[in-house]
Amino acid sequence: MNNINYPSKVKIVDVGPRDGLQNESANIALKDKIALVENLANAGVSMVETGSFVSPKWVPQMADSAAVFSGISRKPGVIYSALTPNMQGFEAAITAGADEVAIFAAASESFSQKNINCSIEESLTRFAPIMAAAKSQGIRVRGYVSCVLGCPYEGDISPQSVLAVSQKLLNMGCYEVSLGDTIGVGTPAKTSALLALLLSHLPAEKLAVHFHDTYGQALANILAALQQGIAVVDSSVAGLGGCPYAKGASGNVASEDVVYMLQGMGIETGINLDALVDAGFAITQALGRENQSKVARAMLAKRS
Ligand SMILES: CC(C)(COP(=O)([O-])OP(=O)([O-])OC[C@H]1O[C@@H](n2cnc3c(N)ncnc32)[C@H](O)[C@@H]1OP(=O)([O-])[O-])[C@@H](O)C(=O)NCCC(=O)NCCSC(=O)C[C@@](C)(O)CC(=O)[O-]
Repeated sequence: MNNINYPSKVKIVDVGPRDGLQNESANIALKDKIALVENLANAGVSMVETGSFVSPKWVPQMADSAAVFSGISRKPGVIYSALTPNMQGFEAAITAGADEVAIFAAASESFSQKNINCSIEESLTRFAPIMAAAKSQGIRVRGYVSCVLGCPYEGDISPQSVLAVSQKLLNMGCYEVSLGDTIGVGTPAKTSALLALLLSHLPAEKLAVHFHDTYGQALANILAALQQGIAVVDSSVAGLGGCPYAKGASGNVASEDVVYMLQGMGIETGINLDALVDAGFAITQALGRENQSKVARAMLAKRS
């Protein structure tokens, strides 16, 4: 692949059970949520974002996250993580058995208000006790920054604001910051420009990318990120999802599509693509949804 140094291994964080399912309005049976998490782990996904401990009034679909955590059979070595917006969420997540938590901030003031009902600065203040409690309990904390390439309310977002929030999250003790293109408006050129700025201040090992595929740019953006040494990619099996506070945002990039691309580039993920396709098939059947992964659709068509 010319002279570009791609990472030899990429870690996939499957956020389907959380980011994927949080936007579904219909009731999803607990057993289907549990099966999704277990199927992903059995397919070789080493980190599964299993649920979130947020206000059930804000995101009703995640209200049974504790039951999901207690219902799953755990696979050794797999990290089952949870999203937590405040101490109440952190305590509930740890009680439920989350291995890791994620705090989530935004690079857009308007999105922060709509998503978590406070300013960016207030959200960081709210996260401080989580960081302290996590440290004392030996729990790793991941950070998210939403709207890194555009905001549904403000449009363009300055890369400097993304840098500022990312630096603050890392300085607070997050081991990694996942950069969310919440509404999927980014292009490879914008992705490369953002990463060039971030990487002039932060090591690639501290960054992950999290693309939604609303405009069909996600795989191209991931390639651009790999070219800059990013080796952690968030994705959602079957391309499930959307964000309740980002109207029109489609799902995350499909995990199957990412794994297929990485396999084709000789990059290791530890994931069995056939088993991943099975996991996506099972949840889309349960939801009565079309599978958003082109790779899954092609492989399923070939099988039949
Ligand atoms: C942050 C709050 C709670 C503030 O919401 P608030 O209304 O300002 O909070 P509050 O402290 O005033 O509490 C209001 C009520 O919520 C309860 N409450 C308070 N906290 C919790 C909790 N942790 N768990 C359960 N219940 C909770 C609390 O007990 C109270 O209950 P009441 O007295 O009215 O019965 C709310 O705005 C919220 O839950 N927001 C979450 C929104 C969310 O989950 N969004 C989707 C995830 S972000 C995302 O998808 C983007 C990402 C990460 O994927 C990356 C990307 O793509 O960009």
